[in-house]
Amino acid sequence: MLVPALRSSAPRMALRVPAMRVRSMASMPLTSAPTSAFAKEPVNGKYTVSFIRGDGIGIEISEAVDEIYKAAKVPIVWENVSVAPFINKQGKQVIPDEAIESIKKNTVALKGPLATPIGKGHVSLNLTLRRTFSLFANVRPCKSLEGYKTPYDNVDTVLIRENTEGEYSGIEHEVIDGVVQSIKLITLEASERVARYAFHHAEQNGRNRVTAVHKANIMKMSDGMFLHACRQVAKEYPHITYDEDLLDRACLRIVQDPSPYADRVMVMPNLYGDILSDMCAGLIGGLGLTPSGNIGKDASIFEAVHGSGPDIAGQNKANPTALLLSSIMMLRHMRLFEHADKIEKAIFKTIASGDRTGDLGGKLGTKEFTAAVIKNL
Ligand SMILES: NC(=O)C1=CN([C@@H]2O[C@H](COP(=O)(O)OP(=O)(O)OC[C@H]3O[C@@H](n4cnc5c(N)ncnc54)[C@H](O)[C@@H]3O)[C@@H](O)[C@H]2O)C=CC1
Ligand SMILES: O=C(O)CCC(=O)C(=O)O
Ligand SMILES: [Mg+2]
Repeated sequence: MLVPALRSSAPRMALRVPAMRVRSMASMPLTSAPTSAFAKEPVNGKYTVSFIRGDGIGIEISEAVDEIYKAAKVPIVWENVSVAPFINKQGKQVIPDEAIESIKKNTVALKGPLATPIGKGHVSLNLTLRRTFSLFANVRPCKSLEGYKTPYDNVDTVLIRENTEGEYSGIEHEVIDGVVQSIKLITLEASERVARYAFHHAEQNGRNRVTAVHKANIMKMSDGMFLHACRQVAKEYPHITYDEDLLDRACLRIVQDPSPYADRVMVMPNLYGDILSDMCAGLIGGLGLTPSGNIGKDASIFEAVHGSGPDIAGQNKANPTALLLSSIMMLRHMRLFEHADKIEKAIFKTIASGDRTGDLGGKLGTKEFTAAVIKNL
């Protein structure tokens, strides 16, 4: 098939797109292992972790992490790095080498939210980081907080999102005036890698079911291949129940009653996980509460689910809990369990006591909430 007159990010020539020929799926090999780098050995008892403080509310919530970590005497030295993009000599948009080298060296990073211009401008730096370090699994847990009442008391979902391709591939062309094509790229390798990680995560965390969330009724080949990978990996985990659910139906079921989802891990292509994770956050009190980890084989980057909160940035209104809980996922990943438990307990105690930021109906600003957590350490 010939795609004529490609514009924008696509090369200015007609592209020959081969007729899609997928090998018999049943014969495709499955490879990669669910490993991920933990952290380098500490030097003089301290670990060095890269810290990208981010944009907008990123600055304020990163400061909260900084202060609470100092007060809790966490043995971490932050290596602050910027990922502000620039155009290199070849005219390509890149992020600074220092940031890449720092994360490569330390293997663990904490990241505040990074803003992405809408409709034009630079590509998402969040996406760039995930791709640069092959952070193939985005783990997004969402659990009701004791002491903070919402219409749902029993949310305990774990969502694992394929993190490097899918609808987030950013391959777009203007075919002719008024006709734009956006390509959802799904590979067996990435699907299988995230599927294996999902089963591994379920096994490690006492969850006895993996549910693949998809739209293979509509995207028969792409989501079909994703499901194929999940089904193949499921055979390696006979003690874990495997099932599948359509994305729209899963959304309906979760908002009607999230409690059945506490037994499982959901795994899905990129965009579905992006949307479903914000939806799950809404069940427990909003984006101020939900953490995530971008897991790779050679590095992992922990960040909140939320963005840069431009509507509240610089106003001492942001809830630092989501980034703090992301940092707690990071501490557990680094096997710093005692510090993780201590800080987590202090955060939950603070929220349960009624000392809360505005997003949870409280009166405290970011700084005052941070001070309250420190008091509860
Ligand atoms: N991983 C990342 O760095 C992400 C970056 N983004 C980027 O962030 C920018 C803003 O995106 P939005 O759609 O506005 O989403 P957003 O997540 O920044 O904000 C959505 C709503 O939630 C509120 N909110 C978010 N975090 C909060 C917190 N910690 N405490 C209290 N309220 C909080 C905001 O005030 C806003 O009303 C965009 O450029 C987007 O591309 C969005 C999501 C993730
Ligand atoms: O990269 C972005 O700007 C948005 C990313 C996002 O929404 C997410 O990772 O949940
Ligand atoms: Mg999102």
